[in-house]
Amino acid sequence: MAFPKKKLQGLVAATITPMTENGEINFSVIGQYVDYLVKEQGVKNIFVNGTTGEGLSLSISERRQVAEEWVTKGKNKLDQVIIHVGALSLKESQELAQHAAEIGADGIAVIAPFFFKPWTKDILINFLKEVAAAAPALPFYYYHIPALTGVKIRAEELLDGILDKIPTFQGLKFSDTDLLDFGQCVDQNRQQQFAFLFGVDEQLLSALVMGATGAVGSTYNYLGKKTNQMLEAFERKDFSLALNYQFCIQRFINFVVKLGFGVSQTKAIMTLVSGIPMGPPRLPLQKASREFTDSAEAKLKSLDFLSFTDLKDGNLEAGS
Ligand SMILES: CC(=O)N[C@H](C=O)[C@@H](O)[C@H](O)[C@H](O)CO
Ligand SMILES: CC(=O)C(=O)O
Repeated sequence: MAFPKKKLQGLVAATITPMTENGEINFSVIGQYVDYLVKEQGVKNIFVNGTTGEGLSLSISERRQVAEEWVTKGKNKLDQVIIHVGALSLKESQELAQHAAEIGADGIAVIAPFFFKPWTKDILINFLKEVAAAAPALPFYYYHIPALTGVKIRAEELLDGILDKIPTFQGLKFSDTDLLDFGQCVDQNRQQQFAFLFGVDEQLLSALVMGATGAVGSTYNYLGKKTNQMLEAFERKDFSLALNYQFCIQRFINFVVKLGFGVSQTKAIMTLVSGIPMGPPRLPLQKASREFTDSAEAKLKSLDFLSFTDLKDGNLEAGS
């Protein structure tokens, strides 16, 4: 087993799970969705069955089918397909990890169990290790999202010595705003080839400065192209242009956050921007309101996010 396999880099879209109006998974649009991400957004990596994909609201059988469909439709089109296999039941998590390996996924990610919670780093590591061991040939990513799991063990602490316990550990998906913790993850692991994937889209530029090697997020489904321009500007060391892009993205996210922004709203926005029906979310989430969608649409238009093809750099300077 050669690690690292191929390093996960750049933008990773946290995929939505498309559903029909009856609440069943709408597998029929996944092929189209892959093409949209690659061709319209320039995004070639995906993170399946995570927060945005309502992974924890799907049955195990649905999670297997969704994972399989993305891997199948992404073949020869996507660079990497990472499957989130976290679950409250270690057994289920292991089953999903093994399944991800069988279908040829490129990696697995796991959140901390959040009902019975691990209270120490060692307990969390032991849980993650058991899952990782079920897919010994797959790169393993820890998905740190303390606001949703309630598990606040610092990522920096978790990473300390992690390869001794989890030899397949390949990176961190960091969905938190604590840039001290994130920066120390990078700083203390410079000798490793880990991927440091940031998960707060509106703050990505700050994380790039701290050493993020990529980003996983919901907005890359429809703001991937814009965010890629920010990454390119950063790469060229044109920081003022990169900041313009980040501010432009922030104007949109700030606007929707004030209206109430979550997975339901992401589904509505993606339907609007891509034209691919994402359907309603599953309970306990509630469908986004018509008022939300109308306001989001007006904002997207005013920021010129709805017509990527004739996007002009000059628009970035325009206020909101
Ligand atoms: C909690 C959550 O869903 N976070 C997403 C991924 O980590 C982000 O992509 C956010 O949706 C985004 O940063 C907007 O706040
Ligand atoms: C945003 C993200 O990474 C997720 O949906 O899991």
